[in-house]
Amino acid sequence: MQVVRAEEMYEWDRKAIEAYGREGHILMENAGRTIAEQVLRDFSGEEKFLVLIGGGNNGGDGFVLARILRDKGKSVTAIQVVPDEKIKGDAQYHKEIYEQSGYVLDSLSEEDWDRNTVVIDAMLGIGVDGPLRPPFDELVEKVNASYLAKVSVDIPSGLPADEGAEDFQAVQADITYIVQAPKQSLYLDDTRGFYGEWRILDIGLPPAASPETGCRVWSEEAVRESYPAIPASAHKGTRGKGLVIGGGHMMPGALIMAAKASIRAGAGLTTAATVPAIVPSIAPSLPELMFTGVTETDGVITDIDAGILGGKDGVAVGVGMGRDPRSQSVVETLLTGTEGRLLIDADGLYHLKDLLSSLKEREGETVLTPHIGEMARLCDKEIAEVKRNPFSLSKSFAREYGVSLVLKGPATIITTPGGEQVVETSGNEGLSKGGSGDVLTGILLTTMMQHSSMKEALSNGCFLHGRTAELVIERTRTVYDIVPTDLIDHLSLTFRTME
Ligand SMILES: NC(=O)C1=CN([C@@H]2O[C@H](COP(=O)(O)OP(=O)(O)OC[C@H]3O[C@@H](n4cnc5c(N)ncnc54)[C@H](OP(=O)(O)O)[C@@H]3O)[C@@H](O)[C@H]2O)[C@@H](O)CC1
Ligand SMILES: Nc1ncnc2c1ncn2[C@@H]1O[C@H](COP(=O)(O)OP(=O)(O)O)[C@@H](O)[C@H]1O
Ligand SMILES: [K+]
Repeated sequence: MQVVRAEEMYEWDRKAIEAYGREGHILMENAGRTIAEQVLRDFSGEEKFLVLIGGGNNGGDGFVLARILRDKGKSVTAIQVVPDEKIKGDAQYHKEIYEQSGYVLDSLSEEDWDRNTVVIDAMLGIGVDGPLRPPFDELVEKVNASYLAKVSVDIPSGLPADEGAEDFQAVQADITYIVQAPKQSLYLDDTRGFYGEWRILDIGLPPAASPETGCRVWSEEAVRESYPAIPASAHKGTRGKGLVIGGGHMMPGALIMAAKASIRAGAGLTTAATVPAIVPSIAPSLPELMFTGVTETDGVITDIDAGILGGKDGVAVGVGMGRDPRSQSVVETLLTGTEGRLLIDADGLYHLKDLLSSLKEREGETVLTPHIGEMARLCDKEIAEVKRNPFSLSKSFAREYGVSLVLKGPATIITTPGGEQVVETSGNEGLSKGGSGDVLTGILLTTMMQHSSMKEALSNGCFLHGRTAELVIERTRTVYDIVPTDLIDHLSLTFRTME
């Protein structure tokens, strides 16, 4: 499924009409009918419906919905919130059908905000532009202040479809019935909450007319199709020889988690490059792990011998490495001394900030896995700006430096060096604990060694991580007590679903 911006949604609509012979009013009928059927499934009791209808096509969907709910014998109050002259085109067409069906438009009164009422917000859709003007500003405020159940058609009124919105006032929906395809704002930290629960409803726009948005949502089906099976003839040398570099004397745990996650995710041979002092504390609990030395001073990794990179299929650097400036040379050696797949995370990203020109010159494939804060630092932006524009900032950064980017968060955005994007949404708030990122790094080290397509490697690795968090919560832990090592111990829960 593709993620769309408003302009792309309009293009899909336009093409469906102009090149595929669909009439606009039929598309609107389909949208309103599909949503009405879902409303009737979600609210199957004695509820009354208060439908608020705006002047654009979102309001047009509202006329269809109000008619169908009335046809089904439901108690409906339908309010056109704008003057008659604002209703045009397909919306006017459906307004006329509504009226010819013998149904009336009501005027809003205080009694309409009765307890047993569901507000259906069909005021503004993806055409919203700028701060809300009357009467929408007051109506949105009134809807939000009421205790009634609120459902929005396509998008909560007032919320922009695209990333980048700074100040907006929007309906806080309990459920949003998204028309055809998810909009960018469904995946942004500051806007996703307005959607409430959401469902994407196929209103029958021809798939062949869909624009190529270059951004898709990763699905379980995509994982099943692209996750490589282990051939019966496999041996340890064919399943990836990985190297994890990190874990100074103050943060050995990060290295342990990454290495263990890589092994459990299925790597053939995993080696850790770290300060020798911590090896005795790691080795007994992780006998599968091999070790190699580094150059160190006072428990700080100050360099690596490029010889340890020989024969490795993938290298991950940064976990628990620390920010001592003396460690920067490790990242520098990797950028210039490796040709294979290199993943840079955590403190590795901190050091990378001063090495961006070497990054640009690197020919091998590089993966960066920043969270929002690390991304802001890498591209010299405020955190708030990255939160508002994660799609476009990721795309320009990935293209400029020729890297794959995994911008982590509740919705993780994966960007290829060519600017293609994937949104991966598995996981839950239980992952907001130190160490979750280290586990992800270990998993990605393995997947990037086992997939030929880097995009699939990263998308599948993020899925493995997030889906395991979901399954652990279903089976044993809760979002309160789950810890990152639970993920490592339960990767099998997700692998089983992929068999
Ligand atoms: N494939 C598709 O695309 C399909 C789309 N469909 C549906 O159409 C919806 C998009 O419809 P749309 O383009 O008519 O936009 P929409 O948001 O209803 O109204 C915009 C109007 O509102 C106004 N207005 C704008 N900003 C404002 C503000 N700040 N404050 C106050 N008023 C403001 C402005 O009018 P003005 O007041 O300027 O005359 C503007 O013209 C989409 O979300 C989906 O539900 C389905 O039916 C079928 C398939
Ligand atoms: N609220 C959340 N919902 C879903 N996933 C989350 C949430 N919070 C964090 N995550 C995931 O957990 C991981 C956290 O990584 P990171 O911030 O680097 O953690 P750390 O460095 O502390 O180990 C990422 O994969 C991120 O997508
Ligand atoms: K709406």
